[in-house]
Amino acid sequence: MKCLLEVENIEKWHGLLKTLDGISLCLGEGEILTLLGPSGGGKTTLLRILAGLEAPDRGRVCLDGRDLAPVEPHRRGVGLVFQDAALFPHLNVEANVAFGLRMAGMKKRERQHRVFEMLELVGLSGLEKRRVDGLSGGERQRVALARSLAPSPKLLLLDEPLGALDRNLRERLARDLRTILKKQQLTAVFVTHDQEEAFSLGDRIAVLLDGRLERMDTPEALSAYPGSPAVARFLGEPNVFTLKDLPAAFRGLFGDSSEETAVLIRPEGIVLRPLIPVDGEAGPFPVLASGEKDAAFLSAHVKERRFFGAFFRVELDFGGGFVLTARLPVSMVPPDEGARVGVALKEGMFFALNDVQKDR
Ligand SMILES: Nc1ncnc2c1ncn2[C@@H]1O[C@H](COP(=O)(O)OP(=O)(O)OP(=O)(O)O)[C@@H](O)[C@H]1O
Repeated sequence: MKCLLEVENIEKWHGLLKTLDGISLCLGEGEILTLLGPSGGGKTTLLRILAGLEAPDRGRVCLDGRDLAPVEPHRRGVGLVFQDAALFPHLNVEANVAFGLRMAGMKKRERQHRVFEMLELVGLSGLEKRRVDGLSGGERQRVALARSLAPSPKLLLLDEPLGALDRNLRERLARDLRTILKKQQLTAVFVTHDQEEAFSLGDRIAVLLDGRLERMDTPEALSAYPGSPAVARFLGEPNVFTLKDLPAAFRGLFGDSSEETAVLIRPEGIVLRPLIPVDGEAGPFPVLASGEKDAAFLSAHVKERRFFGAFFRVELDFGGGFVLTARLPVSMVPPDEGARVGVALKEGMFFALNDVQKDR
């Protein structure tokens, strides 16, 4: 793939803190990358470096084959959208959107045409003369987006642009945003700490943890295989263990992996089965549905059971300090807390984690 945006081995220090550590990535034309990571992971710093608002201590950023280091921020062909729309409060919608075009010396008639086109694109036709301080949060972000898109940037950078909006509006704007970016075939980097947003918006997702690019892949690939234990935990996987911490019956499922191998068990891959007495003792029910591993059939206590509306979350205590978190569909009402149950794992829902080759 030809890189429109190429980031090569970026390092950034803030005092004694290494904020970015060897970041390299390549974005193809028209690709949307979401930068996902916890607070303090370095997302904003990387975006600011791409925009030219901060200089890296090492490494370089190229756009369309050109090293951006000597290029001033406003000449980079890069558009920016921030969390607070940062509109000019004394100007109306039209003048806000036209701002960059006027600076670039575009003629009035052409400018007006472009502003109308952009407002139509973001769904704000008819609001040209409105004062921006009378707009809702969502409308303000649409104006900010139109303003950034108007000068036809090669690259659009968005830093948590939906962060200040309520959940419903946020989801709708995220969907619209993807449609708009795709319509314009724009290359974009979108910073968020919201997983759903990152997965629904990005063609690829880059996970930034402690200044390192831990993983970069498509949403589907990242979800199917998080790669490292750190990424799996960040994505909210509750059952990440070292093989030696598992009960022997589970350990056998991972073949001859080393004791130190990190493993993941999907909460939705855990099945509860009734226990029936065998020879006067409580033993596992012997018949399993196809696709369930009998080698991993153990019994556990229901330690905690919580209903979340769309599913049950059940903590299963196997003794010896080993606890698994299961996620059960509402159709499978789990036993009460304190009850003893049989536990099986579905095929394909547990695997070893390794640091995968980072796909850049
Ligand atoms: N100008 C600065 N001076 C000192 N430290 C800084 C500066 N800018 C960033 N940092 C530090 O660098 C680290 C990464 O910050 P950054 O804002 O890039 O993270 P982030 O992933 O965007 O976080 P958030 O989601 O909270 O915005 C943090 O520890 C932050 O305190």
